[in-house]
Amino acid sequence: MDDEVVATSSELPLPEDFLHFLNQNGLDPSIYVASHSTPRYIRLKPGCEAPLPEIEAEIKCKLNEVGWLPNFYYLPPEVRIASTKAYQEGKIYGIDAASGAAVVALDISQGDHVLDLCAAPGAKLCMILDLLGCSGSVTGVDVARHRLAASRTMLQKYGLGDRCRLFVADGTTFSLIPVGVESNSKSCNGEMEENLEIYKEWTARRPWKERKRMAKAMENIDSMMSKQIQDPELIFYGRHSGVVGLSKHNVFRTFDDVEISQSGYDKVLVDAECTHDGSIKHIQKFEQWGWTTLSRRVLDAERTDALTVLQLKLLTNGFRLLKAGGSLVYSTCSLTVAQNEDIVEQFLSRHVSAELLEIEAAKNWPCRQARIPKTLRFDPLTSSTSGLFVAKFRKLDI
Ligand SMILES: C[S@@+](CC[C@H](N)C(=O)[O-])C[C@H]1O[C@@H](n2cnc3c(N)ncnc32)[C@H](O)[C@@H]1O
Repeated sequence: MDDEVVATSSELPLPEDFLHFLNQNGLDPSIYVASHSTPRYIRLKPGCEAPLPEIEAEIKCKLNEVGWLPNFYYLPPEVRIASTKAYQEGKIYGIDAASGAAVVALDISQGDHVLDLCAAPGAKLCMILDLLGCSGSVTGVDVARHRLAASRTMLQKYGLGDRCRLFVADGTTFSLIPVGVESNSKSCNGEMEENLEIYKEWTARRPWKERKRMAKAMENIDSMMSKQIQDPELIFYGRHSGVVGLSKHNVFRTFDDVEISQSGYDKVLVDAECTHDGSIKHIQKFEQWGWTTLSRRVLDAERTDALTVLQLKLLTNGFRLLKAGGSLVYSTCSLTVAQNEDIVEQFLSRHVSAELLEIEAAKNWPCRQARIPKTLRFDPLTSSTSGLFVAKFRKLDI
């Protein structure tokens, strides 16, 4: 029966087939009890500490510092921040603490060139950019145009777009490395006339034709999601993202694997598409959307199999784009072994140059070791965060 629901101890009625999914994956449905107690988290943009009392007065409650994560605060889940001045002025943004931890695990250093391979809607992208400050660059990639367009809006709102470029592209085949990085590479595409097209500064106002195309794309979200995107499309670039002043030919040139290992990204985040079962807030949305949608979108066996193939491909391609010595963080908000430990094991068995790394910053985090040593799990019941799996790899120079 489609919408047959069973009340769990969480009082969130869960459908039979979701309970079966949880059971099959060894997951305890009581994590959904935490839905009432998991706090809301915000990150205060560095340098914006001043308005704390102002925000507290507006929301009529105290912002509690997250002791293990700099610049993070928590507040009761029912408190809304969207109407606060600090939110509207782009001084705070909502991001779960476990998501923040995945970004901290990247161990961003000044000047790093970072690739965020599944970037939308962009909370982690924003955090990476505000950790980098006035150095390095970030390349955000996502296959869903409408979601990446929302990230672009977010970057502009938070004034974080200066060093960022955004590509609508398939992360399993994306092949562009940071621009402005020295390379001996010859262009793979010798069309001289392309050299005449030089990127000028980005303007928010796009040509009429492009806006019309975007509107049409919004209408066809589902078909856009399933459509295979062949060529990356640059939908935003900041003034210091390395793009301004370059020709299209140079921005879109591709490199072989030897060149990538010299001039690829310093850090890569693969926050892969998943079943989102660790995100209580996401599962709660199906109460309104209808549990049949959950069955279709999350529990369908063909879809979950396809997801694990996608996850391995995203991880493999993200790792390929890393320079030797660079590091990659793989994360999902699923708690299933199939989408996490199994992916890590399959990946390691195929890549001798990949080394699993201890996440140094995690010593004080409220998470636990996952089934594979050095990999971590945030569990909604014990971490008071959304559920998240995190693994970190280094690319060895061999
Ligand atoms: C878990 S969400 C990422 C959340 C994001 N990192 C953040 O912090 O806001 C996964 C994203 O992967 C994207 N995605 C799915 N398939 C993809 C693919 N083949 N290439 C790139 N992105 C993909 C989805 O559109 C979705 O936005």
